[in-house]
Order: sequence, then structure tokens, then C-alpha cells
Amino acid sequence: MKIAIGNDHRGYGLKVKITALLSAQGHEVYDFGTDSAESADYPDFGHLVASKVVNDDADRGVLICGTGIGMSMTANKYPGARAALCYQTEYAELTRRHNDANILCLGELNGDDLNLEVLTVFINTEFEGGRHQRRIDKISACR
Ligand SMILES: O=C(CO)[C@H](O)[C@H](O)[C@H](O)COP(=O)(O)O
Repeated sequence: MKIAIGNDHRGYGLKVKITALLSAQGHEVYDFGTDSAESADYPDFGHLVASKVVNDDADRGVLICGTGIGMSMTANKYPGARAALCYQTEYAELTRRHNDANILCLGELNGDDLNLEVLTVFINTEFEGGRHQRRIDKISACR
């Protein structure tokens, strides 16, 4: 799978671990920065990753900031982005099965170990389709 990843300064350490894990599993990881723990603005990286996903240059995106909230706000500005902020594995499973989420947002505050579990579930869970596809289609239908 092609996976685009981005982070701000608070997400840098976790990004390094995630990139190593995904690469070891054979995924193609495209790292859009930031590349250090020096202060950086999360929208800069959220925009890069979300645009890659909605343009089909990546199958999934992963975005990390302190809470994951700013990244999810940024990514969901893009039509076709379904960014999900997940703090527990159950949410990652359900957002893949029911929402076909294509971007996972993580909060560094949630802890690296739990975030890596959440990531693994997100990457390995398939969309169920059926009634959930109808509902996803309705997300795009702004009134
Ligand atoms: O959590 C975040 C946005 O939702 C970001 O990680 C920001 O970094 C957070 O707002 C903290 O900012 P700071 O400059 O590190 O204090």
C-alpha cells in the first residue's frame, strides 16, 4: 500500500516509529515532514498529505500532531478526504469498516504504544461497503 505521512513537531518521534514499522511491513511510505522536533505548523503537512490521498497518489494518509485535532480539521477540508481521529483501536476498526476512512489522524498525547496499535488496525481493516457506501455518498452531498 502507498501511505503518505505527515506531522508537526509534536508528532515527529511517533512518525519515525510509524515509518519504520510500515516500511518493514512492505508498504511504500511517502514522508512529507516535518523532519525534526523544531516547531512547525501542522496545517502545512496536513494539506500535503490530504492532497496526495484525494488525488490518488497515495492509498491512505497518516497525520500526527499533539492532539490529532488540528490535522483532522485540515484534512477534512478536502473533498474526498475522510480523515478520522482515532484514540482507540475500536474506533480505527469501525472507521475503516463503516466510513472507509482514508486518512488516520493520531494525537501524540495518546502515547506511542497505543497509537501504533491504532495504526495497525487502521491499515489492516477493510471497508464493508453495502449500506455504508450509501452513507458515505451522502457525506459528499452538501446542501
Ligand atoms: O495538536 C496540535 C493541533 O491540534 C498541534 O500539535 C499543535 O502543536 C498544538 O496546538 C501545540 O502547539 P505548540 O506550538 O507545540 O504549543
